[in-house]
Amino acid sequence: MQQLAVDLGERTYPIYIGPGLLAQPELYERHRGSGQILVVTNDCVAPLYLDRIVAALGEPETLVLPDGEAEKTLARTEQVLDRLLRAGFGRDGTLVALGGGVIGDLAGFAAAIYQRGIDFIQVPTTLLAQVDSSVGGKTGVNHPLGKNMIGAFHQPRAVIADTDVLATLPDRELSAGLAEIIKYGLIRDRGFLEWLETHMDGLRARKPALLTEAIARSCRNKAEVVAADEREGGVRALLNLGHTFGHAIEAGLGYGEWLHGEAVGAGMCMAADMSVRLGWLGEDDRARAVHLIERAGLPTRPPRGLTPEHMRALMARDKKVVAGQLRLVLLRALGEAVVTGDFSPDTLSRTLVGNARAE
Ligand SMILES: NC(=O)c1ccc[n+]([C@@H]2O[C@H](COP(=O)([O-])OP(=O)(O)OC[C@H]3O[C@@H](n4cnc5c(N)ncnc54)[C@H](O)[C@@H]3O)[C@@H](O)[C@H]2O)c1
Ligand SMILES: O=C(O)C(=O)C[C@@H](O)[C@H](O)[C@H](O)COP(=O)(O)O
Ligand SMILES: [Zn+2]
Repeated sequence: MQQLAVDLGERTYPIYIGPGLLAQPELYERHRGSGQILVVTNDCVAPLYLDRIVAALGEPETLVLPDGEAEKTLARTEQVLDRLLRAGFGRDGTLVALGGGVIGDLAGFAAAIYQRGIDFIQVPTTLLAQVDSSVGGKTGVNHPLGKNMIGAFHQPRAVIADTDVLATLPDRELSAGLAEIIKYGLIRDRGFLEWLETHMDGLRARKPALLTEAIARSCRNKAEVVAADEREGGVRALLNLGHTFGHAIEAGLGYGEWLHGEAVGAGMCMAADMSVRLGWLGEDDRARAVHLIERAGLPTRPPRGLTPEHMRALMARDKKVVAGQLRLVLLRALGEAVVTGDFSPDTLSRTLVGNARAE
């Protein structure tokens, strides 16, 4: 087992990574509150893993929600809150999120607002959740008009990433996780980017040692950024590379048609393209980034049917907008990103039009 930490003073918490962790009672025992436990999961993950976690936790309450990004809503959050209330949970209760990023974000948000905040433990079961969403305390849900528009910062007490569960993950979901992994290389870790170029085929073949190394290196990157800027006053915004484009794709398609990681893959290609248009990134480096994203099995352009005008309107609601000005994460070099509003509307338009697929 590997153990890392997200260093946040009194709220510092561990990330455990390794095989078989889901079923280890002592990990939960170490980090749970003294009261009741509710495990929140979905109807895809429950038949696969709920019994193991129930056995490890004794007799927790369980709640199985419907699967899917379209279910990451306030209404489903209310369902979790109802359950906590009806079961008589107090502030000493603990919520355990068993699933991918959708369950982690939603259950984490319920934990953030129930009685103004109770403890929660992240048990991420997708590659994406193990490398990104379970770490850092961004919790929340979608709104039809924008991605993750309702939420709170609320850090988990621990992250328990059992690498065995990746065996049942569909290939498409594995690729989605690779998008966020590549992101760390592009924004701040060129050595990792080169390692990914060497090992992409082995990662897609799910070689266990490679997956574990990719998860640990990703979590280390994320933990460092979060420790430096927990509430996204500055450097944390770099974790949004490709996301302003990507979130517009997800919202524009009505959530769920494209996976978050797929939208981020295409979005990172668009960010690289715009960086070239601004003269900040060399064409060779852009092509190198796009090639790696393609090798990960991800789209490199937005979907048909989303016009540049529609994308632009959705992007205008991004949470990084300040005083009406859109800011984007762009690349100065491979391994070096900046958040900037220093571009003309025309450059953005040309990027959107240049990347649009013919109908
Ligand atoms: N909070 C953050 O910092 C953060 C970071 C990145 C992404 N996100 C959010 O995370 C979400 C995407 O997460 P995701 O990619 O994990 O999607 P997801 O939660 O929808 O999971 C993907 C699919 O895999 C299934 N699944 C989960 N574990 C499985 C397993 N072990 N075997 C087989 N199937 C399994 C799920 O039921 C689902 O159908 C988005 O809503 C995104 O906005 C949040
Ligand atoms: O942790 C962060 O910070 C991130 O931005 C990680 C992203 O991968 C993630 O998709 C996050 O949910 C995006 O947050 P948002 O604030 O842009 O909605
Ligand atoms: Zn993301």
